[in-house]
Amino acid sequence: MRKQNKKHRTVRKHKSGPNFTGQHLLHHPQTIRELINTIQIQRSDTVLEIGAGKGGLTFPIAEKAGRVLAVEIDEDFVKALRIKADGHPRIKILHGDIREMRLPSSPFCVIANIPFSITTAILEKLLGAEGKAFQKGALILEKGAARRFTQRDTLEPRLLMWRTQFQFEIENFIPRTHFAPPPRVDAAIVRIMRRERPLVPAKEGRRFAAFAAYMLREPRLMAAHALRGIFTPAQLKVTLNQAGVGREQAVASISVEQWAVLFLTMLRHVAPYRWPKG
Ligand SMILES: C[S@@+](CC[C@H](N)C(=O)[O-])C[C@H]1O[C@@H](n2cnc3c(N)ncnc32)[C@H](O)[C@@H]1O
Repeated sequence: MRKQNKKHRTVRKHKSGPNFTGQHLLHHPQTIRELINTIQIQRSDTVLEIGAGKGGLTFPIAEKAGRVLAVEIDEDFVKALRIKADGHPRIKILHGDIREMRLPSSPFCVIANIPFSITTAILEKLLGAEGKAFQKGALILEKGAARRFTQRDTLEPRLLMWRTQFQFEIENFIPRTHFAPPPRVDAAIVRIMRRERPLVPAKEGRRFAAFAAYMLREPRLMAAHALRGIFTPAQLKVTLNQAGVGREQAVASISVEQWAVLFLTMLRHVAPYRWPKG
């Protein structure tokens, strides 16, 4: 009997807790406009909205975009959205979990106030192999996550790999009071743009991440020391020079552009058996 009660409580808490799906609806018109204007949307664009909620962003996005694919997991929200968007020529409501849905295969943008609890899963999906057709996005992230994604120096090989393909920038910060109910922390609008020319070919992403992980195993190490196991002394001198990296520069402070030059030089001049393996 006690066990049953406990189970019942757990389920109720999960189902009825206000934010198990991060339902912090944006109710501040100026912020909604700012979010949408963060990326230039044309009538020719398809916009994926992740977590449409009650449609607070969906309809304003549809005023600019050619097509809005509004994904929502909550059945009640979906029912209400389908009624509101009934007959709308540019809005398609998709019921489901974004993590289990297939992303569009032709070019698309993302504008979304995402559920913070699955930020990593969403970004992995958009920025990884699945998101080949993802071009640009304006996403609301938790302030801390936004800072982590945009600060120049990072110790995360995967984030460095993403940065070889995309540029991340904070557009603005949003006080928590602009959401209902307010989340625990403030948020930020992050602009994500696919680079016209990736710094590293996308197909080399894994190899690049393995290289970065190897180098970042001791982030305070001097670059010349960290690279010793890969390059010969002669190669090292030329490579550091080409990348504009100082011999004594800490690995943690290497810029993404410098990372790319170091990596591409390794591919070109170093025998594959010396490349760090993932
Ligand atoms: C932060 S709210 C944003 C709602 C609305 N776009 C707004 O700004 O007012 C996040 C929305 O994502 C939905 N959601 C949560 N997890 C989801 C998932 N895995 N797939 C799709 N939608 C999800 C929630 O139900 C919620 O409506």
